Amino acid sequence: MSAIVPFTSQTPFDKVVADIREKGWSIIDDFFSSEMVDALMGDISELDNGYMKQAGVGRSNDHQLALNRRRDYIRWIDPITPARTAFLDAMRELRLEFNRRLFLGLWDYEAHFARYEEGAFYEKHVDAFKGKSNRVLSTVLYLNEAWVDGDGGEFVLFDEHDENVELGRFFPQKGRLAVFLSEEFPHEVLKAQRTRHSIAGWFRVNNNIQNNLDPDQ
Ligand SMILES: O=C(O)CCC(=O)C(=O)O
Ligand SMILES: [Fe+2]
Repeated sequence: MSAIVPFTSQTPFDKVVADIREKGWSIIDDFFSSEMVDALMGDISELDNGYMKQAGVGRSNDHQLALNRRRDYIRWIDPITPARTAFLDAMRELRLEFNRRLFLGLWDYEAHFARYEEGAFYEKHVDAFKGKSNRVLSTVLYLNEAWVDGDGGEFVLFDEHDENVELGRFFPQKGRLAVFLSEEFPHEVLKAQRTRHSIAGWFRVNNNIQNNLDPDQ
């Protein structure tokens, strides 16, 4: 089987880098090849909820199930299928591009599939607290065919200086990529009215304290 090619000749690296430099967030359609996005959708469709876990809030020892705050099922991504391998390779290339052009010093990338069943949501939050996390840049790749008004599940991004000001509301449309600074931008997922699939991920720096590598997840 030949490997899945993640990018196309049109992949707008310049745009995502310029957006992050100029405003700290970016929403781009068709960043990846549709071959890879379709294959990722195939992968997540085959995962049943019993094989995923209910997502929680907080990391490691203060990790809690918080069903009043979020209701998605997640599965961390390892390079165990052609699609997942292509995706992680692509995010490595994107990471190196950010490092080369914005000197972000990003060290690695972690990502999980997420499934929001009908009625699921994720209330307003930031992905990282200043000085408390090694997450620098958040990414979300959406995988849903033909999302329309009334399907709910919009991704809502808020102003970094005023969390009551909406910057935009976006359908979780197949092939759409959101990228934003993890500490700066509050965001939420409105209640989905149908099953909603995505891949959420984080580029991280290495906060290596006393030779202990930051635990992942
Ligand atoms: O799926 C989305 O639109 C955002 C998900 C999110 O905010 C997260 O997993 O931290
Ligand atoms: Fe988030």
